[in-house]
Amino acid sequence: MAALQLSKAPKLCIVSGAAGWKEEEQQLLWVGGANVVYRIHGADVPLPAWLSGKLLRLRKEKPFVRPTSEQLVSFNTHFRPLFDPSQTVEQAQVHLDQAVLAACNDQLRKLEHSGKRQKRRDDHLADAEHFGLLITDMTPSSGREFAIELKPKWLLQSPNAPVEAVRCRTCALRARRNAMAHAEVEVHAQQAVCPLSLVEGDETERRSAVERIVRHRYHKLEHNPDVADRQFVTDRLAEFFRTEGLAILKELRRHQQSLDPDGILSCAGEPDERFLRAMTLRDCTLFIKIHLTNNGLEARLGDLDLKMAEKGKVAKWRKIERSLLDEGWYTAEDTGGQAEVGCFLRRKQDSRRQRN
Ligand SMILES: O=P(O)(O)O[C@@H]1[C@@H](OP(=O)(O)O)[C@H](OP(=O)(O)O)[C@H](O)[C@H](OP(=O)(O)O)[C@H]1OP(=O)(O)O
Ligand SMILES: Nc1ncnc2c1ncn2[C@@H]1O[C@H](COP(=O)(O)OP(=O)(O)OP(=O)(O)O)[C@@H](O)[C@H]1O
Repeated sequence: MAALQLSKAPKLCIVSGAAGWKEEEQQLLWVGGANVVYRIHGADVPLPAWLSGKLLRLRKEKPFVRPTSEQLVSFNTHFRPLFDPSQTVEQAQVHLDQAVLAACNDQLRKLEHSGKRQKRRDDHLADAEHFGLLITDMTPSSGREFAIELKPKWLLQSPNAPVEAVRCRTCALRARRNAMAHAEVEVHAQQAVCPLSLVEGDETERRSAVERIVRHRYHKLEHNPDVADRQFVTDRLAEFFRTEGLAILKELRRHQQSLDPDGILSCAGEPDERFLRAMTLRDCTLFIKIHLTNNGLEARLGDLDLKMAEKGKVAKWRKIERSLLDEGWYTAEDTGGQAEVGCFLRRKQDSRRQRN
């Protein structure tokens, strides 16, 4: 992930109810569609314990972004109880001085005027917001840490897919998008890891998925990474997906299944909150931080912001599922029923056929 380096960050003043607070320097890390994420740096003094290892996430002024305290309640109600606390990006609310928001908005504006931020020109933080979220910092804290973000996506087949499917939901949608995007096919294929490989595959299957993830991650790095480090990362990640990582994915899969056992096409009206939770869990991020010298690894699920049914989302989900079915993407009609070997479903069927 690219960190925007700002030579002059505005001073940030966070007022914590209990501890009281003083001025700190902050650095813009990411401007997303819904939030802006900041790194917090101590100006002259080291950061206090409650701020160290944390990022600050501030919400934008958008009709589809909920107030911060609602976001926190939603996380605590819908997602925090599903996993061990060590497995999710923690969220804690901090009170913000209005001067903080003003300074941050000022910084965003300056960034736009400098031409460094072309996208989302009119976006700004919500002025009426009094809170921000402190979240576990999953970015590498030193040159000896290596970070990977991956989206596990659909860890089991869509409940609406036909029994004769040779592509899983994620691979079917990817195949459709690749076919639509023609020129981008190779890029998509490079990034493609079938989610089922990690959660259902044997050792060899998982290893090759891990190699693909690492290859893609290294491909995106600007510097030339050490070959030994790359080997280390691959081995450590493979071990992770054999142990704790596999446990996290299985838990995620279990919730995806129980929260939406029937699929969007079996639901006539508006889907309930359980379905929205399932869709959130099908789009969350697994942040992984690997220490290159002491074998340490920290992994947490993030982006657990409950999806909203507004903005035509439900219609979009229905439409996607319908087109995957009707246009034959699950059954690979585009390739005469022979899905590319990338999808674990296809490989599973091939080996079953060979055994019989
Ligand atoms: O439709 P999908 O499965 O590709 O997922 C979308 C994501 O695409 P990707 O993970 O890159 O394939 C997509 O990710 P990107 O923006 O492509 O990074 C969003 O997360 C989108 O959710 P929302 O509309 O922002 O709430 C995601 O949309 P939904 O989860 O709401 O369908
Ligand atoms: N806890 C974290 N540790 C490290 N990086 C993070 C963390 N949370 C978010 N990020 C980075 O910041 C980006 C944006 O964060 P977030 O998903 O909260 O914002 P968003 O506005 O919802 O993003 P989007 O543009 O996907 O809508 C993430 O994609 C990730 O790269």
